[in-house]
Amino acid sequence: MFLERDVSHHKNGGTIEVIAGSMFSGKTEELIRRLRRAKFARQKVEIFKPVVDTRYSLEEVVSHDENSIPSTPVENSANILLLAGNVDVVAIDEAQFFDKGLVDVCQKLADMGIRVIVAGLDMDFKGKPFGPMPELMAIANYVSKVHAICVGCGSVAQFSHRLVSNEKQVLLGEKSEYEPLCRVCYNQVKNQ
Ligand SMILES: Nc1ncnc2c1ncn2[C@@H]1O[C@H](COP(=O)(O)OP(=O)(O)O)[C@@H](O)[C@H]1O
Ligand SMILES: Cc1cn([C@H]2C[C@H](O)[C@@H](COP(=O)(O)O)O2)c(=O)[nH]c1=O
Ligand SMILES: [Zn+2]
Repeated sequence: MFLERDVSHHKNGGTIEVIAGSMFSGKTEELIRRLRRAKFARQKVEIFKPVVDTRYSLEEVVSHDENSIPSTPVENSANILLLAGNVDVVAIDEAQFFDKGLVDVCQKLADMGIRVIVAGLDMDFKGKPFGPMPELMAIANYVSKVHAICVGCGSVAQFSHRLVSNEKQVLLGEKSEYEPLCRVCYNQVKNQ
């Protein structure tokens, strides 16, 4: 389990943490867990998500188990810099839907001494890197890769298999549109 920064960090130093994985892997729950702990530590927290993510709620980050935390929906990454004034922690959910400018935004926030926590899908339904996630993982201080359980065989899943016929990279959805699969089960359904 991820534990907060240790004493070796510079007291004014910002950090970038990335939580990456497939759908249903617990990214949002882990993000909410870290934010609740930051609030216990009396840290000022701001949470952002892309406006395109209208799946459960317009103004909340919501997990598949319906845990939720208030958030600000933003059109693009530049708006995060404008809105993140005087905070200790900036959190960003569904980071895969943001533009590539999110990488610079996170660097700037960390340079300002802010703890930045980013959660998102590392791969799309084709198994290809998704949006700014690969670069964010490269520049992060800490990367946590989380996993779902494969609905095919019960082992650890890292792929989000799309169950409906649609080739667009962005297609909001839930259990009727996607299922988490391990590499073996994913390759099996792809080769059918
Ligand atoms: N196949 C699965 N593997 C793991 N968790 C699942 C699965 N299907 C449903 N869940 C539920 O999804 C929750 C994780 O939801 P969430 O944090 O929103 O994930 P993510 O943000 O990664 O999509 C789990 O705690 C579990 O209750
Ligand atoms: C794989 C994949 C997913 N999406 C969408 C589907 C959901 O609305 C979100 C992921 O949400 P989660 O919190 O990680 O469960 O992304 C997509 O648009 N394209 C894809 O390839
Ligand atoms: Zn499997």
